[in-house]
Amino acid sequence: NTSLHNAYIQKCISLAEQSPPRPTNFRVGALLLSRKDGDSTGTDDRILSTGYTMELAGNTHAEQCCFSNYASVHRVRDDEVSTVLPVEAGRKLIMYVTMEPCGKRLSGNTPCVERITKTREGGRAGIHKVYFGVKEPGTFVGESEGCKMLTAAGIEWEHVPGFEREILSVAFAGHENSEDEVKAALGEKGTNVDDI
Ligand SMILES: Nc1nc(=O)c(N)c(NC[C@H](O)[C@H](O)[C@H](O)COP(=O)(O)O)[nH]1
Ligand SMILES: [Zn+2]
Repeated sequence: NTSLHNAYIQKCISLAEQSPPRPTNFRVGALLLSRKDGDSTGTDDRILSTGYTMELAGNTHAEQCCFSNYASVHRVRDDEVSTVLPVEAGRKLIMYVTMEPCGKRLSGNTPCVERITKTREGGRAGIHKVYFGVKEPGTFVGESEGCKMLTAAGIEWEHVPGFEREILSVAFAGHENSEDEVKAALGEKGTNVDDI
């Protein structure tokens, strides 16, 4: 089912390409879906929401917009999104993101890992697993903590290989000498699976 994950990562890349280029963040795309247990082809997948960096007003992240879009469709505040996410026996909530969710933000805004773990509030199953195409480069916060924090919260994660260069080129598009930053990030420890 790698082609299944590849297809969703590619969808997230096209979401990320809609993000306005800025030197102060990365252009990222995110997608939230509900998947039937054991469904390895995605035939019963239900797309719940999508988001991309700065889709919504302010300094917003892709995952943040994904949750916020879902919350507004269900007419609740962002911090109440866990109360309207579907809880269905035999199905799991899955998130796809081009980049590892942030564990820390220079702006001090709530990191996306925290938003993801909060979906488990009130004893709800919440997000079960996060698939991402590349580890967060060290540009802003150095060694990324996102994966470690997901693991600590009992949320599974998996790196979908093969799209690193494409994802990083989109992510860095608003940066000075983005070419060099992409090359540096590709060579950075942690971009390949066993380092994550
Ligand atoms: N997963 C992820 N999705 C995004 O949509 C996005 N922009 C980042 N970016 C991570 C990076 O660490 C932060 O963008 C910087 O730390 C600056 O922090 P702010 O974004 O200004 O809060 N990461
Ligand atoms: Zn984030």
